[in-house]
Amino acid sequence: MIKIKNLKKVYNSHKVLDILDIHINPGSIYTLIGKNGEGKSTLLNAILDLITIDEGLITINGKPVTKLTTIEKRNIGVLQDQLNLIEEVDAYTFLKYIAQIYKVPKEVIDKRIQDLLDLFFEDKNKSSLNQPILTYSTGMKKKIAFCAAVIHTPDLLILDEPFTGLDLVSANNLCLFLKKYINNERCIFISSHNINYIEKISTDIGILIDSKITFSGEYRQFITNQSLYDELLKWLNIDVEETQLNLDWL
Ligand SMILES: Nc1ncnc2c1ncn2[C@@H]1O[C@H](COP(=O)(O)OP(=O)(O)OP(=O)(O)O)[C@@H](O)[C@H]1O
Repeated sequence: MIKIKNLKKVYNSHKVLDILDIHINPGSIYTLIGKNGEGKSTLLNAILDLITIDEGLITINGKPVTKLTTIEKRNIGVLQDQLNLIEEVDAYTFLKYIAQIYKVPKEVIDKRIQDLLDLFFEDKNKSSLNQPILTYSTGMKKKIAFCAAVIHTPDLLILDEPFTGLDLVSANNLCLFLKKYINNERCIFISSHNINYIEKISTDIGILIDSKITFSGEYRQFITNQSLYDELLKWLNIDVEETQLNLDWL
C-alpha cells in the first residue's frame, strides 16, 4: 500500500531522513519507532504530502502521493500532533460534522459516533462531552481526534504518537480497536517512541536511527533476532544505571 524509495529530507543542511526502502503491505499495522527528533513526524508529513521532499518517491497504492486526488486523500485517516479539532463545539457536533464532510451515510453516523464514544469514554465522563471541546482534558481531545480520523473507515490510517496522553484503559481500548479495524484491504501506519504497545498490535516495525531505517520488516522476525532486540534496547538507553547519571547537583 505504501512504498518509499530513496527518500531524502534536509532541514537547514541537517539531513533528517535518508531512507532507502520501506514497503508497507495491506493488512499490516506498521509501527515506526524512533527517539524524539529522529524524524518520525517528518516522515508522516512526507507520506501525507504536507511537506516537500528533497529526493525520492513515496507512493500509496502505486500512485505518487503528490498526485493523489481529493477523493483518494479521503481514504486516509490522520491523527497528528496538531489535533485539528473545532474546539467551540461539543464532541457529538464535531464528529457529526466530520462524518458529513467525509460523506458517511446519514443512517449510520449516529451509531458510529455512539460506539466510538462508548469505547473511549466511561459513563461518568459522558456529561463532560456535552461541553465545548476546549474544556476537555488533553487525553479527551486526543480521543476525539482519533474518533474523527476513523469515523469514515478509511483504508489507510496514519497515526502520530496515538498513545501519548492516553490513560492505560484508553490505550488498551485503542489497541483493541486497531486490531479489530485492520483487515486485508486496510493498513495502519503508527509513529511512536513508546515501545510498550508495539508488541500488542504491530505486525511490522521500522526503526529510525540517525535519519536511516536500520530495520523494516515483520515484528516476529525482529523479536526472534536477539541481537537486533538488544541493539534496540541499547540505542533506547533503557538499561542506563542511576549511577551513570551526571546529576550530582540533585
Ligand atoms: N519545519 C522544520 N524546520 C526545520 N527543522 C525541522 C522542521 N521540522 C522538523 N525539523 C527538525 O527535524 C528533526 C526531526 O523532527 P520530527 O518532528 O520529525 O521528529 P520526531 O521523531 O517526530 O520527534 P518527536 O518524537 O519528538 O515527535 C528535528 O531535528 C527537528 O528539529
